[in-house]
Amino acid sequence: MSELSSQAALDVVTLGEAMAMFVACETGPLEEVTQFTRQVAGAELNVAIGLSRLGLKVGWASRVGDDVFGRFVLKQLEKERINASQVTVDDHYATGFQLKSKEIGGCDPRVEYFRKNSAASHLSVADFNPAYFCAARHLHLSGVAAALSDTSRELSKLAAKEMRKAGRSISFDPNLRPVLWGSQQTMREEINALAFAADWVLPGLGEGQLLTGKKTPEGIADFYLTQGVKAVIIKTGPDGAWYKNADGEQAQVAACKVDNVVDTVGAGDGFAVGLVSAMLEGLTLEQAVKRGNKIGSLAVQAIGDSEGLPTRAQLVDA
Ligand SMILES: O=C(O)C(=O)C[C@H](O)[C@H](O)CO
Repeated sequence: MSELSSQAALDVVTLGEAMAMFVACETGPLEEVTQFTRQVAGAELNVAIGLSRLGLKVGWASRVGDDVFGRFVLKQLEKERINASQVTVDDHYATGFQLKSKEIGGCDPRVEYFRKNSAASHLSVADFNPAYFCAARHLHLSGVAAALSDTSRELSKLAAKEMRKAGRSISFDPNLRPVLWGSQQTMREEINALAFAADWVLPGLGEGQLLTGKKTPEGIADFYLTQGVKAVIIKTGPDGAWYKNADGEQAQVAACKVDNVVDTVGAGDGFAVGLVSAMLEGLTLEQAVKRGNKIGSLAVQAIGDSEGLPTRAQLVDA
């Protein structure tokens, strides 16, 4: 089989950085914690894992180091049945890692990154294989890959441009990581440029306010819709999500009630999994937002950034 035909079955491609993540087993300052469990982290990879668990065929493009963390990430890809043919093992730079605190009562965990100059931060347009990407139905991007480095951002831009030219749909989650950007103004300009190239933009309310300077969900949505985006879905935390599309249809979709939030990280990635999977199945935007809320609510009930993401059977039963 040619390379193109062997890739033609992919539903979704995404790209970004994966890190080994050490999650504290006890509460308290990270410098005092003695026991950690190792998991995998990375916003775009979390989305790839969630979509794959729902039965979609997913490819994830990246670079990992030729080291234990890189081999750990590759094993996770295999376990999650994610196509890794566009993952380069880089023998110059290391795989990044992070530590995450354990919190109780639904507070956001503290995270410390060790990812500067990581293998993934050396992603560049040289990692773009047009046959691989454009054979997929959909591209999912997040602002994390854009924050890693100028060259990784160029790759995101090129992927968006080429997928658009090929008539594929694109989702974009701004996923702001201010600590990875040189300045807030650059972050705003670069993230908005990527958002304008997408069909479905999925900011959190605070992110949307920062990126657009608008206060209300409608103001934020209009900022992107006037640039040709087809739908803007704004995550409003415990209230769920609010959406507006290019036809002017808009609604608030209530959140799913969660009694015990154990780890808030990964909720947005879970939301993206629900939204993107449902849209690709041809469900309505309202149904897609409902599924986004559902999977976001499952994500926060498990420790780890992707551990709570359901299989298709678990989603039906949830
Ligand atoms: O990708 C990152 O920047 C991370 O912090 C890893 C996490 O898995 C991710 O943020 C969750 O969205």
